[in-house]
This record gives sequence, C-alpha cells and structure tokens, in this order.
Amino acid sequence: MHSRSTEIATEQAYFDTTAKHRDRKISELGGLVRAAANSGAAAHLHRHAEAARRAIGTADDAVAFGRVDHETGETLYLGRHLIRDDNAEVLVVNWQAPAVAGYFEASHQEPQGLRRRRTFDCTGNTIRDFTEVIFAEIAETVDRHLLADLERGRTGEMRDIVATIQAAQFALIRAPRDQMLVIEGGPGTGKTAVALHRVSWLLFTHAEMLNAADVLIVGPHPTFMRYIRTVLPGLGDAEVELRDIGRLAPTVARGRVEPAEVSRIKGEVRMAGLLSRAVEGRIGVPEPAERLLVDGRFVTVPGAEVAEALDHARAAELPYLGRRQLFRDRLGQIVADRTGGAAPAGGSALANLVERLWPQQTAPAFLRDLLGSRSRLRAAAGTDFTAEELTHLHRRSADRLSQELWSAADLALLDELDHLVNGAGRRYGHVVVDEAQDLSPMQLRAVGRRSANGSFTVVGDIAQSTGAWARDSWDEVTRHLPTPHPVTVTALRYGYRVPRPAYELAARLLPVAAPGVTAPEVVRDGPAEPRTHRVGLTERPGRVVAVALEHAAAGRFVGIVCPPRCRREVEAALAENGVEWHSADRGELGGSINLVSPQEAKGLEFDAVVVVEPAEIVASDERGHRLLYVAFTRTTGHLDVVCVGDPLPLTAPARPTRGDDDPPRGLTAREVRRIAEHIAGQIRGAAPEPHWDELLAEVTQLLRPE
Ligand SMILES: Nc1ncnc2c1ncn2[C@@H]1O[C@H](COP(=O)(O)OP(=O)(O)OP(=O)(O)O)[C@@H](O)[C@H]1O
Repeated sequence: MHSRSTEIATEQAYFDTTAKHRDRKISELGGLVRAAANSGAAAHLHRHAEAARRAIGTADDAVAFGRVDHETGETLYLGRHLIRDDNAEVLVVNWQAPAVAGYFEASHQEPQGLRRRRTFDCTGNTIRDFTEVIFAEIAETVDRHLLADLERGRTGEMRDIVATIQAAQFALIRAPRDQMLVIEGGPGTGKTAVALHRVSWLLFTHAEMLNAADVLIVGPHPTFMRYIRTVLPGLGDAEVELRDIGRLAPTVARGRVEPAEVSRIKGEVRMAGLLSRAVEGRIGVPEPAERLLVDGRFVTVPGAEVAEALDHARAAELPYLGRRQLFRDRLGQIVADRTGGAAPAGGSALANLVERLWPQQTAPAFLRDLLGSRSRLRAAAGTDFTAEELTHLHRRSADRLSQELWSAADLALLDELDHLVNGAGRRYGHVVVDEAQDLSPMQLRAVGRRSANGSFTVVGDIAQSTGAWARDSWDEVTRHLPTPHPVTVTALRYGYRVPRPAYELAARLLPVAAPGVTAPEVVRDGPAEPRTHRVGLTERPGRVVAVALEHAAAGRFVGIVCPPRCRREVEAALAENGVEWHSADRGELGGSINLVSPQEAKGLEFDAVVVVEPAEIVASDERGHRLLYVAFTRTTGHLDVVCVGDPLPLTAPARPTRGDDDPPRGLTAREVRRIAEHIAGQIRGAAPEPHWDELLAEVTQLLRPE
C-alpha cells in the first residue's frame, strides 16, 4: 500500500500536468481577449473569450478539489471548471456534471457505485493533504474536510462550498427549474450558499435556454449583496444580476424613516389598487369644445370627439405612457381631418391639450404629488382605506422633487408606478429571492413581475422574520409571487455556521421568538463558550470596544451587532480608541471590525460577534426576540454579550438603560416610543434642513390623540 506522502506526490503530479494545460489555455484565451479588444468589430468575440477565460478559472486556483473512484475502476477529478488536455481529453470534470453527482450524493447506505471519495486540501495548486471516504468501510467517518472548512476564518466575502456540498444541499441545488422552490432552514444551514450554487447548476444544465444574464438574485440590503457578490463569478457565472430589494425601483434618494404603521399600510397589496386608480385618475375630461390654434388659425374640436379618443386610448392594453401616445396620435388625426392638412407635428397647442388631459408622468413625480394631496389620495382610495389610513399615507412634499427623500416602503410603490406608467421592464428566466420572509406584498410584487416564467428559488427562515411584515408561514409570502408551477417548501436541517455553545444560547429564544419552528441540528463544537459581560451604563461602550479589539488582535473577523439606541455611544468609543472600523449601514464590510444593526446583520457571518444590549434589540422590533436570535446566530466561533440589562430577555421588551421612561400624561408609553423612534430615525437619516418643517408636521400629526 502507498504511504500517504507517496499518494500525495502522485496526486500532485496529476495536478501539475493539469495545471500546465489549464495555464496554456488561459494564456491563449488572454491573447484572444487582447486581440479582440483591439479590433473594433470584435466586441462579441471579446465577450466570448472573456467568458471562456472565466470558465476555466485562474492560475492561482487548485485545478481540482475532489476525486471519485467508481467501482468500475474509473477515476474522475472534479473542479470548479472543466479542464481538457491538447487532445480534448477531460482531465478535470466541472462540479455540475452528472458524472460526478455521486461525489455529493453518495453515502454509506447508498454508495451509488462509488468506491472512494477524496477531497483535497490545497494552497493554490499545491496539495497539502486530503481526506477520503471509502464507502465499503462499515463505520461512517465524520467529514473531516467539511469540519476543517467550517473552522476557517471568515472575511467580508462569502466563499463557494463546491468541495463540501452535502447530499441534502445537493438535492436542492439540482432540483428541477420549473417550480417555486422554497429553501427554508435555521441560521447557517447553507440556504444562501445552496441558492447560489443552484443558480450555477441551472446555468450549466439549461445552458441552451438560460444564460447568466437571465438570472436575477434579490437580497435584503446592499451589504448582503456585497457579501455574496463574488461567489458566482468564482464559479464562472459573472453576468448574473444581483440587486438589493430597494434597487428594483427607479433611482431616487433613499433613507426616509417613517413610523411602522405607515410602512405597514404602504406594503399592503391594496396599495396596488390605489396606485392604479390614481394613475387612471390623472386622465382628464375635455371641455364641451376644445379650441386649438393650429398654423395661425383656430380649430374647434367637439369635446365628444376628444372624449371618444380618450376612451379609445384608455381601453388599450398598454401602460399609461403607451396609451398617452395613442391618444396623442388620434387627436392629431382629428385635428388634421379638420384642417385638411397632415397631422400637426408637435404643434404646441396640441401638445398642451394632450398634456392637460393626459399628463406626462414619472413614478417619483407622480408619487410625490399623490402622497402630498389628501384629495387625490381620497379619490384613489375608494372604499379600500379608512380615513385614518389615508392620514397616515399623507405627507407634505418637499419643495422640489430632487429634495424628496424616500422610505424603503416607498421604493416598492415607485416600482409599481414605474410599471404602470412605463410598462414591463426586464424579465428573467430564473429569480432567486433571499431573506424573503421579511418582504411586504408590494415588495414581493416587484420581485414577481421580474419573472418571465414563474421559476423561482425563495430563501428564508420564518424564525428570523422581523419588521412590519414578520411572517409565520411561507404561504403568506409565496401567494404574492405568481407562478404556474408547483410550490415546494424544503428544509435544510443541519446548522453549519454556528457552533454548539452559541447556538444553544440562541435556541433558548426560539419558544418565544418562533414557537413551532424546529431548531437545526448543529454539526460542530465551538472554540469557546459564549461570554456575558454585565457592566454599568457608562462602561458599556468601552467594554464593547475592548472585547472587539481582543478578537481583532487574535486575527478574527469581528461583527459588533448593535441596536440603534446604543449606536452613537459605540461609534464614539470606537473613535476615542482610534479603532478603524467598517459600517454595514454604509454598505461596507471588511477589514477586521464591523458595526452592524441587527436588521442588517441578517445573512452575514463573522468569526466573533459582540452583541450589544440584548434587551434593546428585543425592544427595537415587534418581533424583537427574532432579531436577537439573528444577532446571536451570526458567529462561526466566538460570541460575547455586553449588557447593562438582561443578557437573555425572554419576556416583554424591557428598557433597562433609562430610568426616565415614564410617559408624559396623555400619551401611552407605546406612543412616546413611536414618536421618539420617528424623530431619532429622521435625525439619523440626517434630514436636511428643507425637510425640517415636514418632520415637524409629521411629529405633530403623531402627537395628536388618536
Ligand atoms: N456544505 C458546506 N460546506 C462548507 N460550508 C458550508 C456548507 N454549507 C454551509 N456552509 C457554510 O455555512 C455558513 C452559512 O451558510 P449560509 O450563509 O448559506 O447559511 P444560511 O442558511 O443562508 O444562513 P442565514 O439564515 O443566517 O442567512 C457559510 O459560511 C457557508 O459557507
């Protein structure tokens, strides 16, 4: 029998030969890319060469990550990319190929014709070691390679998991395309990783009908998109479109903070009806006779004829602006018939009449006018909204459109309006929506209308569902995504990210946070028990920074998960200590110390997590225990809780850090909190001076007794 070092040397020789073939191909393609870039008419060749170059990987990567030996004696190496020799013989099979599915699927119970599965541990293309499973052996061996992989330090970028995809994950990755596949599971079960690898697998398997630019991945916030953005390009699929949910809307200034009840109303599906009626309501009624000055003389068109042209255009199956054009053409013809000439081209009288009866619109201008006008809101609301709800929707517009600041809920309304006004935009052959459990019906409509065929991968976890649209079942989400295909909800059971001690702490929240949700089975032990630091109020920020620095000094990637109320003090302490840090709120993630809100921590992970004041996190959301569950489950290793109050609040939200919380007479504590949050939110959003009046008006509105 070969010794291990001889075995590694033999494998290394194979890797070296393969690398020579790959590197030559890379340089050939590089030459092609350069040549194509130089010749003017060769853009498509350039793209093709680029894509081919990406599909073969880079010279820094290992040529393969695994190998399977079949009972038949055939051996296949698998890698992220297909590699051939000069005679087109396959040296390494790409991981999506059916021939190597057994690598992911085979188990001791069902070896699927495999004798051996080997996984290589490499630095660049140098093999350091390998682990292997011999399927004929009786005892199940722990997948040491997976465990070693999970122990590795994290950075601000997610890595692919191709070498260690587990059988249950692989089943979802290769599930049929024509369905709405809901992947649920606890924190760190690999839902996001699986969804991304599924995209790569679908692109490979359906290459003839689906290319990377036909796939859209929607995530919760910009930081999350940055976190996942390198996974697919690393697998050779660089063109896939990634957008956070806010970026589906037309580009506007974001950052408006508004009370939860306003967001809640704006997220409801009945807003779609209101917007559609509001758009139709902008089409005017003609005068009994319309007089137009055309080429120096007046032409009178009877109102009935104009009304008929309006009705004709209104009934067309086109968006608002398409129908406007129809009306304009028809009116032009009517005028031309009267003057006996050709249709007046762009005559200003005609243009004015069209503009009066069917005004030009953009989604932002339209929404600003609508929300700023009680009468327009009332007219469009019909009987679907109460007077109180309309009062919530109404707001004073900024003086200029460019000064208007938009909330997250507004963005979905803008997208709906853009669709009504300009018609359908880009549609995709497959749409992935991650952290879908928090999206409002209006946000889900924005996602849904981007699907060309109802093929979706929906990812999320009910136990992590928070905010105005916290869900208790998947049906509440999927019913807003149109599909002719079946809906399949499948759970991932094993928790790969969070080590046992940290997860045991987090799981104590589950009975309060999400009764009925099954906890994942954790696959590994952690490096340390969670630590609780009970401190006095004034010590809190300093301790947070000290703990974060301790982890950073040990080379760990650190996340400080901090509720909004403690943010300023922690930022100040970081500054005082001269600590360089990154803010997830600004879409940054990286370096060593990162500051994130619990909401924005969703989907992210760190080697060490410092959770600041759990009771404040619980108090900051109606489903605050879920938010704390999210915070505790961001760690791949260390967890520290720094708090003045209860480190694990299991009952109603408490306010441990202030003694002066009694509400003034006439206001309930909830109202005071709501107002305080609103004012704080607006200030945080750095409302510029032109918005101060508006802010005051909104606060006055909130203070009015209900
Ligand atoms: N088969 C695997 N091999 C190696 N690492 C894995 C595997 N499955 C999951 N992981 C790792 O576990 C971590 C969690 O994965 P991921 O972020 O996809 O989980 P999630 O279920 O989406 O979590 P959350 O609900 O918190 O967003 C990641 O670091 C991922 O790389």
